[in-house]
Amino acid sequence: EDPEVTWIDGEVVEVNGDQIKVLCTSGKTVVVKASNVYPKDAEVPSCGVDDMTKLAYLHEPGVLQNLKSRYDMNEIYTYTGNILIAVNPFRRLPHLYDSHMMAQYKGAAFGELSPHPFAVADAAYRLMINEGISQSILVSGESGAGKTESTKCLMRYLAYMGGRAVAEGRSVEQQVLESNPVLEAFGNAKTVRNNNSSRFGKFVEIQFDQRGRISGAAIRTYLLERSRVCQVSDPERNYHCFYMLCAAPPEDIQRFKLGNPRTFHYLNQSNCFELDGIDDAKEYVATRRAMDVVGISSEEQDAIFRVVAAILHLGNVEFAKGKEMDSSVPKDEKSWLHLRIVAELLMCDVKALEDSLCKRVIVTRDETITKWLDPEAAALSRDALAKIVYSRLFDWLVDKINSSIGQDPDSKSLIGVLDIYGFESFKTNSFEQFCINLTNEKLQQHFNQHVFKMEQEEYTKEEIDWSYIEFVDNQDVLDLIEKKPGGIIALLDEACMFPRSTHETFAQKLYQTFKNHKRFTKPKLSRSDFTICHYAGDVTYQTELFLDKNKDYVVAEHQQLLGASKCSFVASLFPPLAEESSKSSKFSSIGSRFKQQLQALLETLSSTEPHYIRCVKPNNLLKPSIFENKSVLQQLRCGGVMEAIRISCAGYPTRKPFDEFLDRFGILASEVLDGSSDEVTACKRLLEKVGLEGYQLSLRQGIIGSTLDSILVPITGIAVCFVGDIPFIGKTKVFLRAGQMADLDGRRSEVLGRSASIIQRKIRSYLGRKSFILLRRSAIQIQAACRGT
Ligand SMILES: Nc1ncnc2c1ncn2[C@@H]1O[C@H](COP(=O)(O)OP(=O)(O)OP(=O)(O)O)[C@@H](O)[C@H]1O
Repeated sequence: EDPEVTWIDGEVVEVNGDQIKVLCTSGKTVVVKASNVYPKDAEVPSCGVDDMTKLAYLHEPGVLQNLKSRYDMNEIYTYTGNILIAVNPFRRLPHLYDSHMMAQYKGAAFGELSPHPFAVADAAYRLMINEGISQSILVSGESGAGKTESTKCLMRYLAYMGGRAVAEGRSVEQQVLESNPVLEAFGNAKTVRNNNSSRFGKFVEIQFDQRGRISGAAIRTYLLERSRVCQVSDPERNYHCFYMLCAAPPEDIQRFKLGNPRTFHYLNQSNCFELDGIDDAKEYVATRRAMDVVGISSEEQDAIFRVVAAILHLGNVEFAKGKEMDSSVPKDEKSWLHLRIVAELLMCDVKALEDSLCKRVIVTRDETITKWLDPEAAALSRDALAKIVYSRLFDWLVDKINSSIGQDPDSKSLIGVLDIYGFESFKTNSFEQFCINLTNEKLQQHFNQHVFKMEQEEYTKEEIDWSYIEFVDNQDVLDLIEKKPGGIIALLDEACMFPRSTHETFAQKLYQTFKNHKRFTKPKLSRSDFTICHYAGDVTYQTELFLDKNKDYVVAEHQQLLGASKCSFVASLFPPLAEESSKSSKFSSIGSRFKQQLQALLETLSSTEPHYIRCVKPNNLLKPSIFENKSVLQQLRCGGVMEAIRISCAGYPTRKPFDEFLDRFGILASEVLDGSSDEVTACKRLLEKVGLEGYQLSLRQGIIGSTLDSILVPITGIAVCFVGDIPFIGKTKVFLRAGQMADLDGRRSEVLGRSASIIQRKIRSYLGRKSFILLRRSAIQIQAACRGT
């Protein structure tokens, strides 16, 4: 530990509270306090800087310290170039989001005002209007980091910019905003990471007319977590809508034969029923009101809640052994009662419902065989029915919102906002984490390509060669997962199609196929787990439920039962299958469908100009004022912020406009800077003097063949230069390699130190002389006075 270290240039290898271990570029490892990482005289104010690319020291400790000092002062937003980093305050900061703030950001140049989601939305809106290019804003971060809150803030700003006064009826922007509470009621739940966690991904596409007014919108959702409907673990909750419905006004409670949430199996597996500060009865009313706004009629609302109630009752149907071998029947009178209520609510036949839960019909070429399910299988069948009904209900809501908001076929420009789950790595990781991490790999590739392109643009603007910057591509992980044929998803689909496959045979196949793949490993002592080396770290997946979770078919009995419901709403959730898709050869899997959805999303994103918001969760206690370095750093790495910085560091991370550069370092070469030469010449002389020769290179002059540490040969023969540790002089700025700023600062401090001691010496001798003269004068006066007496 070295408390004296005031700056470090290197990579953080370990974080322990406020202590960080850094592997310095010199190869030395030091342990320091995070707050000790700045040079004492660097131009970093104690309140941090609002854009991290302005940091003199663009490395992990610097970034971390900067975010922390800002967070301590409730400055929760910070830029890294044009990426906005949002650190969750876990406390309401209403002044940040009021209409006065919106008015301030309207039309302000990006970077002029404090970092803010409004600034990102405004930049996107203006680019769309002025350049006619569609835009996207990608919001990411781990669960509870603040993605949904940031997304809502963006939406409000876009509604403010693109809204229009409507004399009567509902405006498109109002409908877009009100779709949030509806989707949250059915797609959000309390988890250990977030009390209001979205259990689905969302891409909202807002369409604008030629005058920049919102003219339509479309919402696409991804991968709703189905298993939560019938399985909740303490202290989490099921989807909010179940608890709201149990707190509905008495007439609804009676109609749906509901009661205390503690009496329902799908809710009482966890002991958490209430949420702090949330009144479910009020939420029920608010959700119904939001449903009115998005155009869901009151008959439809009744039907929706009837289905929600039916799911709760379905969960209370238990099974016991029947008379036949391995058969099952509803366990007791209570189970029968719930079964009858389900049939009544779903308006289907009780006997058909019982059969669909307890029997399977197998059709072979010659005959039709009815097979009983044992009580355990019947309970699984019941849960499968609950899950499919709920997921169809959720899809219906999304479709309904889309059709009632309406699309604008003439719209040429749109702004898409993506609110999607961040990288996940837990103790046990199943198929959901696998899909989520695939999403993040894809988005990471998109992000890298974009950041890389932006860097290139900055260099091109300054007429500097950039071709030596390498960047890590994750195409190999994507191939491992989604290549067709041969990738993990393709092998999983194959396994799902063979009746005799198990998760173990599937895992064996993976081990065999990828034994030499550098991104794939088989953990020691494991028979069915596998590890993928993702861009954000290694994740070990447990394959036990992969096959089940990947299968995407509706049990034929369930389809028949509900397709024949007398309630047109329920029947519409189960439309008759198209001829070809009912054939068993047409296999559909969640993994492949999700892969296609992602492909379509990436295609949309590629046709837009992206903007990024990286949300960061400062602590896992969900409390204000606590900033846990280790976890924040991990999130910055996973969110690609460190990668963006790395890409930047691979080139010339420190950029100083000529005048600033000369002001700061002129002292190192005062004898060669006479003030008569122009800034470029002065910078060049300064660099030559300190032994870091800088060359002005022009791309337009045509540089051929340039790789790291190679000689560049411009066609014109004007400049021959060594790329390596040489700084570049651009058109307006000096570009320094990683560490060179620190080197120059060190020399500057030395010169300042030397100058200081010279000044001190001179002052001391001046003061000494002065006091000697004074003393002598006093002595003479005393002597004269003495003589006079
Ligand atoms: N800007 C903010 N101001 C105040 N509180 C916030 C802000 N952002 C987030 N929060 C708080 O953090 C909680 C979690 O945020 P949010 O639901 O947006 O996270 P998320 O990233 O969308 O999580 P998930 O992936 O689980 O849905 C919010 O319910 C809110 O209490």
